[in-house]
Amino acid sequence: MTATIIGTQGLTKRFGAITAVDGIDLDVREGDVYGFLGANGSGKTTTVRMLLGLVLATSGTAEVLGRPMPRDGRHVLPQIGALVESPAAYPRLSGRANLRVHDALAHGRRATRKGRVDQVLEQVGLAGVDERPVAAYSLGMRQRLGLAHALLGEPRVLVLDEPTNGLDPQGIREVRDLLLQLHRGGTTIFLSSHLLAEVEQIATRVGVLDRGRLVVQERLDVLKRPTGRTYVRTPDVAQARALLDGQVESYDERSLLVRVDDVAALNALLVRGGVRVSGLAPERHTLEDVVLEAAGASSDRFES
Ligand SMILES: Nc1ncnc2c1ncn2[C@@H]1O[C@H](COP(=O)(O)OP(=O)(O)OP(=O)(O)O)[C@@H](O)[C@H]1O
Repeated sequence: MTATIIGTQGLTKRFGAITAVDGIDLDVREGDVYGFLGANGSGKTTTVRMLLGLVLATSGTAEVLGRPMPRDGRHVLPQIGALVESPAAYPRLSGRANLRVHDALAHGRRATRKGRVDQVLEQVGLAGVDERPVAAYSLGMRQRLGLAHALLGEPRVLVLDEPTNGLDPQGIREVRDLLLQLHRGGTTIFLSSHLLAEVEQIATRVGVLDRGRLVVQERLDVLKRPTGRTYVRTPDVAQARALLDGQVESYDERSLLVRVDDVAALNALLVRGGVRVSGLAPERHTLEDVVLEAAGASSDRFES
C-alpha cells in the first residue's frame, strides 16, 4: 500500500459554540492529487491550518509525512509547500525580491538562489513581471507569487487552499497544467476548493466536507463509476426503441439512454437489428451527483 502522506484521526476544531471541523479522518496517500471539496464555511481552511500547525486542534490527531503535527513542525514544514488564503508578501519589494527573502529565510543556499527563484518564477508564469513591486500586482499575480513561494525547495507535498482564487480562466488553466505537471513529477498535492469542476479535472482522490464533517472520501474514478446505463447515438431512434422495448430510459431525435450496462452486447444487438450506431458510451455518475447526494441540503452552496 502506498504511504500515507497526510493522516488525521478524529480531528476536531471548535470555536466557542461552533464546531468548524468535526472529527475528520483524512487519508491522503503518496502521489494523490487530493481534492478537498466543501462549500464556503464548511471548515476547509480551518483543516488546512491545523495540518500546517497554524491552528491547534481541539481534539484528535494529525500526522503529516509520518510525523505528528504540530509537534514535529520544524521537521515537517520544510518539506511542505503551502499556500493558504491571500498569501502575504512585502508590497514594496518586487516579486523576485520577495522570493529571495523567503528562500533566505528557508536557509536555501545563496550560491544557487538565483536559479531556484528563476525556476519558480518561470513555473508560475511571472518571469516577465518579477521586477515590479508586489503592490502593483493583481490578485491573480499575488496568487501566483504565493504558488511560486510554495514551490521553492521542491517540496514533496503541496498544501493549497483555493489556489485559483482571483485568477481568470486562462490563469486557472495555467495553474491546473502546472499542478498536473508537478503531480507527474511525483509531488503529492492536497488541494482545497469549493469548485467542483476544478477538482473533477485534476483530482485522483476526493474528500467532501459538509458542515465540518467528512462525508465522502474515495478515489475519483470510483465515485465516477458507471451508472449501468448506456448512451446510444443513432439516426434510427424509432427502430432502436422498437428493438429495445422496455429498456429505454429516455430518448430524443438522435440518441437514447438505455438501461443496459454491457456496451458490447448492446452494440451487437443493435447492429443485428439493422440500427446504425454512430456512438455508444456508458453513462457515469458525475462528481456533482455524488456531492449532492452526500452533502444534502448544503450542496447548493457549491459552484460547478
Ligand atoms: N478564528 C475563528 N473564530 C471563530 N470562528 C471561526 C474562526 N475561523 C473559522 N471560524 C468558523 O468556522 C467555520 C469554518 O470556517 P472555515 O474558514 O474553515 O471554512 P472554509 O470551508 O475554509 O470556508 P471558506 O472557503 O469561506 O474559507 C465557519 O463557520 C467560520 O465562521
